Amino acid sequence: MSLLSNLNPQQREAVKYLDGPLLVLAGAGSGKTRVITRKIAFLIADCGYDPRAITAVTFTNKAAREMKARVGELLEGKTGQGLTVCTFHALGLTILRREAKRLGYKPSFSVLDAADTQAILSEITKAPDKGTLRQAAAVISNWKNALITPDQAQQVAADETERQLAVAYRAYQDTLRAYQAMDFDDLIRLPVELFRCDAEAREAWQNRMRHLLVDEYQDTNGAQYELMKLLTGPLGRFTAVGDDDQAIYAWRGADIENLKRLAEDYSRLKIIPLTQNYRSCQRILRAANSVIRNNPRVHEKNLWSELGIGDPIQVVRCKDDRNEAETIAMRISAHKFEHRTRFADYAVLYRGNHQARLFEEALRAAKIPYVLSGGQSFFDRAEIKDLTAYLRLIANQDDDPAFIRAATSPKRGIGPTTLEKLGQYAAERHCSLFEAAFETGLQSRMAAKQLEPLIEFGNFINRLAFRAPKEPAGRLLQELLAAIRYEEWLYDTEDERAAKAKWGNVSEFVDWLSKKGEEDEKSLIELTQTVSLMNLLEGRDEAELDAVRLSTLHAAKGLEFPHVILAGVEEDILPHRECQEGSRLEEERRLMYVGITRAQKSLTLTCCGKRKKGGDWVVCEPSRFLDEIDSAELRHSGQEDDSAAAREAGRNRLANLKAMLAANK
Ligand SMILES: Nc1ncnc2c1ncn2[C@@H]1O[C@H](COP(=O)(O)OP(=O)(O)OP(=O)(O)O)[C@@H](O)[C@H]1O
Ligand SMILES: [Mg+2]
Repeated sequence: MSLLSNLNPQQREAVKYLDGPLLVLAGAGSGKTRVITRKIAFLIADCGYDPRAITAVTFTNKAAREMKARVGELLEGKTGQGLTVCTFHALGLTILRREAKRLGYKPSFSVLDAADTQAILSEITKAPDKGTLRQAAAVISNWKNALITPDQAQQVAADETERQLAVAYRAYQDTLRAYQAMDFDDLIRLPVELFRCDAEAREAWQNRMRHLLVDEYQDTNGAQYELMKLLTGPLGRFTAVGDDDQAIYAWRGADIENLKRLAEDYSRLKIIPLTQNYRSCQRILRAANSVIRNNPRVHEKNLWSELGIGDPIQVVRCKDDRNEAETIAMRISAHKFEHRTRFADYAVLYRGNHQARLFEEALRAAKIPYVLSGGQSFFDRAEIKDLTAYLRLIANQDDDPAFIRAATSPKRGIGPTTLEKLGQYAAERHCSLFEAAFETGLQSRMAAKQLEPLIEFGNFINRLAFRAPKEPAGRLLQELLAAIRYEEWLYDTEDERAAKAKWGNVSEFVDWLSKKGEEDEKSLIELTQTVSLMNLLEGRDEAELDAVRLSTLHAAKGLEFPHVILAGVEEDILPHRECQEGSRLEEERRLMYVGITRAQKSLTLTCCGKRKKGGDWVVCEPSRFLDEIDSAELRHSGQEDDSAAAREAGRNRLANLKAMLAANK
C-alpha cells in the first residue's frame, strides 16, 4: 500500500508538504490525526528520514501509544526504531533528563504530581480552605505556563492578594529546588528556559530534530508553544494540526491565541483546511455544526460527510439521575442485542467525574463490562502513592515529601515528634530530611529510641539506591515490598476486603513496572519519573477489553465510537453552573461539540427531571444546547410522562427486553 493512498487531495498535500511550517486547521473527524500518522511513516519510508529525527506530540500517553502502533503497521516491517511519540510533558522530561545538570538539577530529580504540589503550596500559603488553595495553585500555574518568573510576577501584581501570591510563588519554586523536584509545569518551562539562554543546547536539539508533529495543537499553552518554536528553529520544521472549535483546556492554561500567534510568528506558514468528515453520519454532523455555529468563530468550517443520513438523534428525558443511569444501561443492552454489536462500540460521556458513580452502579447491576477513563487515576490510590514515594526517595534523597510518606507507611516507629525534630534540624542545616537523619548533630537532640528507626530506614533506602541503576526494576520492587512487609501492614490496618483489593493493585503495579522496565529497558529511576506523568490525564493501559467506555468529555478528545450516549445534557451541568456566559460559555459549547462529534453511527442525549445534590432533590432543565439543534434532527422519548399508561408501556418494554435477553442466552 502506498502511504499516500486513501487520503483526499488536501490530506495528501499536508502529508507531502515539507517546504516550511504547516498548520492543518480543520474540524472534527476530518482526518487530522490520520495526516500526522501517515506523515511520520511517509518521512521515514519515502523520504529516508532517520526515525530518531522525528518527534510527534500527542495529548495523552494512550494516544501516543496508539499512534506509535499505527505507524508501525504502516511501515510494514521497516523499522521505526528511535521514533519519539509522546506528550509535551514526556518530551520535556526526556530533554530534562539529559540536560538536568545544565539547569543545576541532578538527572534523578523527582517529578511531583498535583496532590504533592498542592500539599507544598498549602504549607506555604496557609490557605484556609481547599477552594483558596486551588485558586492559588491555578494562578501560580498560569504564571509558569506564561513563562513569568517570580520576580516578574511580583512586578506585575495588581493588588495585595496577587503580591502575596507572587511571594508564595517564589517560596514554592525555592522549595521545589531544595527537593530536587519539578512539577508538571516545570517539565515545559525549564527546557524553554534552558534553550533560551544556552545556544549550545538549543542548537544540539534543533539539529537532532528534523521534523516535529503536533496533534491537538489548539490545546497547547504559551510555554508549550515556545518549546515547539525553540525546538524547530527559525525554519519552523513542524506540522501542527488542530481545530479551534475543539479547544477545551483554557481552564488549564491552554491558549487558543496560539493559533493566531503561529501565523504572526511564521510569515511562511502554510495553512491547509480539511472539510470532509469521515467519522459521523450526516445528522450527527449537522447537529454538531448547528451547535458550534452559535460561537463567534474566526475560521468558519462547514464539514460534510458521505456516510449517509443516519438515524435521528435520540433525546431521552429521564425521571431522575438514577433512572438516567438505568435507562442508559438498558438501552445499551437492548441496542447491542438488536444490532449484534460489541460493548466496546459504546461510550457514555459526561461533563463531570462525579456523574460516573451512578453509571458504574447501573452497568454493574446490568452485568455490562465497562472501563473508566478520566476519573480517579489508578496512580492516585493511597497504596500506589505509598510505593511511588519509596521509588522517588530511592531515586532522589532530597525529595522530602517522599521521605515523609515512605518513612511513615508502613509505620516503623518514626512518629510526628521525630519528624518534627528532624524537620527543624534539617531547616537549620539547610539540608534534606534524609541527610539530616545521618548527621551527628541530631544525636544530641534525640533519644536513641527515636534515632534508631530513622537510621535503619536511611540505610535501607541507601542500599536500594545503590542497586537501583543496575538491577531490573521488577526484582528490586519485589524485594522492597517483602522487606517493608507491606502486605501484612495492609491486612493489619484495613478490613480484609479492602486489604485484598489494595494488595491486588500493588501487585498489578509491580507487574506493570516490571514489564515496562523490560520492554523499554528502563531503570527504576527512569520509570519512577514516568509514573508521575501517568497521573496527568489518564489511568494505566487498559487491556483491549470488550467493554463500554465511561469517560469525561475532556478525556474523550480525539477518540471515536460507533454509538455515543451523552449524559446529563442539562443546564448547570453542560453548560457548567460556573460557565454561564462569555468565553466560558463558549468553551462549554465547544465541549458539547467535542461530545457530539465522537459519534459515528448513533447519538443519544439524555437529561433528567431532577437530581440528588447533597441529599436534596434539585429540579433540572434541559441544556440550552439542545435548543441549538434543529428539532427535525431530534427524536424525543422518555419518562417525563408519569401517567399510568406510560408506566405500563415502560414495564412492557422491560419485560420484552428481559425475554429477548433470556432467549439470547
Ligand atoms: N481519507 C480518508 N479516507 C477514509 N477514512 C478516513 C480518511 N481520513 C480519515 N479517515 C478516518 O476518519 C476518522 C477520523 O479521522 P481522525 O481521527 O484522523 O480525525 P481528526 O480530524 O483527528 O478528528 P478529531 O478532531 O476528533 O481529533 C478515522 O476513523 C480515520 O481513520
Ligand atoms: Mg484527532
